[in-house]
Amino acid sequence: MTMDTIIKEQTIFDHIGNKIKTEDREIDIIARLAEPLIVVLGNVLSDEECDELIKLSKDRMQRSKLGVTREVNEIRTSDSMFFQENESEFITIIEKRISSIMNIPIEHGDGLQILRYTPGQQYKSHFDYFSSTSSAAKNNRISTLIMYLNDVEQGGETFFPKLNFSVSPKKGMGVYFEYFYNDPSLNELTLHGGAPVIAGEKWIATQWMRRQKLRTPY
Ligand SMILES: O=C(O)CCC(=O)C(=O)O
Ligand SMILES: [Fe+2]
Repeated sequence: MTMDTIIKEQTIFDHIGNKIKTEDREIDIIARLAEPLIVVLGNVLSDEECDELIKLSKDRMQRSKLGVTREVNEIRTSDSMFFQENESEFITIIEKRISSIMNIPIEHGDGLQILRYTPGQQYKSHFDYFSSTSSAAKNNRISTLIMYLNDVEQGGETFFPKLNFSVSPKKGMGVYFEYFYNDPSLNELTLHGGAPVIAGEKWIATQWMRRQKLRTPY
């Protein structure tokens, strides 16, 4: 091996080619950035599934609270709610699909979160993993899948400021990224946020995965 040999770090996401075949759906791999791995996905959810997720969460939305202290904070101005794990057959179907895409058992997941942004609302740049000083870092997050539940008239991109990269929301599509690298500088490149919505509403579902299980299997 020469000094300038570049060895890519192992990734959690192991899908090759342009499709992910899950038990009940074929997901399209539309674009990927290699390191840190960011994958843009199409056909993650059907229009009907997007509508159903919005409908089920609509009456349960609360002003978003952040992190372990659950404080209302200006960093994230959206409204949000969590589904209980295995809350319904419908949620279980979605969770199984997410687990296949993310290549992690669903027991490692925080409950599926729904976020709603109205014009002016945003989620400023942040990391999805907890800082090493936080007690939650003992079983830290390692990967994220964001799914877009509607088309946003204007604004609301998911942006990665250190990579000069952004993804525009499109109903049924998603963006996956992971931050389980040995090299901390790679994890730090996954800094990201939700740009302010300019017109219309933005609805997303986010799944975060942890290094270890958080719950017992169904
Ligand atoms: O709204 C977005 O596009 C980003 C959401 C996000 O960063 C998260 O849910 O962790
Ligand atoms: Fe995030």
